[in-house]
Amino acid sequence: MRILADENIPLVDAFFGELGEIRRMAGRSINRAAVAQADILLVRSVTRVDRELLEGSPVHFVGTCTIGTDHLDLDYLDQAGIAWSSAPGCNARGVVDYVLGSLLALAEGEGVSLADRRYGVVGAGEVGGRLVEVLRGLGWDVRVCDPPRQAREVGEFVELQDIIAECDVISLHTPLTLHGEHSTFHLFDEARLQRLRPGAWLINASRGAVVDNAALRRELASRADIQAVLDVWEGEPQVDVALAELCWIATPHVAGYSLDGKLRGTAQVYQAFCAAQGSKPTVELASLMPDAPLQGLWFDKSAGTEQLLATLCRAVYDPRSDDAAFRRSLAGDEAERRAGFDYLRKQYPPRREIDGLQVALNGDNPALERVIGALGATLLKR
Ligand SMILES: NC(=O)c1ccc[n+]([C@@H]2O[C@H](COP(=O)([O-])OP(=O)(O)OC[C@H]3O[C@@H](n4cnc5c(N)ncnc54)[C@H](O)[C@@H]3O)[C@@H](O)[C@H]2O)c1
Ligand SMILES: O=C(O)[C@H](O)[C@H](O)COP(=O)(O)O
Repeated sequence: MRILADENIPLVDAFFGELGEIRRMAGRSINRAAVAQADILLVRSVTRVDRELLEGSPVHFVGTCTIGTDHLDLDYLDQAGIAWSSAPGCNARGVVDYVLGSLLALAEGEGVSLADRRYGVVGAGEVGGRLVEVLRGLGWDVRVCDPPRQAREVGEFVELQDIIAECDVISLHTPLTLHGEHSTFHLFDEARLQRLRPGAWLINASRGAVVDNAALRRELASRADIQAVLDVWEGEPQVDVALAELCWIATPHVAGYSLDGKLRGTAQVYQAFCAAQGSKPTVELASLMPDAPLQGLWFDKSAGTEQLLATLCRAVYDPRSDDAAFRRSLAGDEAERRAGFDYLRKQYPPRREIDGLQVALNGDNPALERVIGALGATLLKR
């Protein structure tokens, strides 16, 4: 079998090596000539996979080692009888860690307490659902808007207009969809952006076009009280530089770039491929994960909860370093900026996930234990 893979997918050899010959390419360069020589296509989010790319090729399985599927024309794949898989939830924890790090940075900069803010999570699937769990675990006030779930489940959902009217922090975690009753293209358009509460923070780590970028730029330029955190951009790898400069945190689509998340992504696609073939998986992710435990941390029981929260989150990840690198990359011309966007993602340093931390407390303190539990870290008893 001939396997064509985006060069930024880790562990392709380990999982797919026994199945055939592997050819790697930059995801943005994958073209008709390349897929004409492939049976299996493994991509990330930067490769548009549709009829134009695949028609007439021998490709019979497409795997995207990502959560998002908006770069795949799923109708075409289904209609053409091409099996496909994504990697649901693989890097959801990385995005949660990104949001936590961004909140900490905003709170520090604005001099506010995170516990005093009201949170609105828009889209409560793999990412948003985990985020809601963590934020509520911390004891914070969280509202959830997810009309598709609301239509099929009993639960405490609120309307988008209420999120906008009532929440101080809004975090977006919907897929990018262009059609249908719940389409999310420009879900946050000019009218909705103009209704953000005084002092509101808007975080988008879903897909760029869920927010009207030009409208957000205008809003940020005209209102000093609102703040934005953007990991995703309309038209990536092209970025609206003026918008990026107005953001509190701006990053090149790396929110979900935890090492664990990337490795899980490849493993999930491998398992889906085996299932599609009717074969038994022979490679296990556990045998390929780094076996060193994440660092252990020790706290005195008199520590403050916000201090503990910040120290634990930042021990693993602080998005301000990605923000700084991204801002430096924006200094060049258009071609340099596009190259910089891809370079920062390609060279991304290994980053683990907060729930892998082990934390020891010197004595009992239920409030601190609650923070450790909410983050999913392991509390080591003395
Ligand atoms: N920045 C990153 O690195 C990164 C990493 C992972 C995922 N993502 C993106 O994050 C988003 C969420 O991923 P996920 O795995 O949680 O997806 P998911 O499909 O598990 O969940 C999405 C949720 O959004 C809800 N939804 C759909 N339309 C909605 C609407 N109009 N309003 C409110 N809710 C709506 C769905 O019902 C679902 O519950 C996707 O766009 C994905 O591509 C980004
Ligand atoms: O959809 C996802 O899983 C994320 O957006 C993921 O981080 C995208 O990574 P990329 O494919 O752009 O490398």
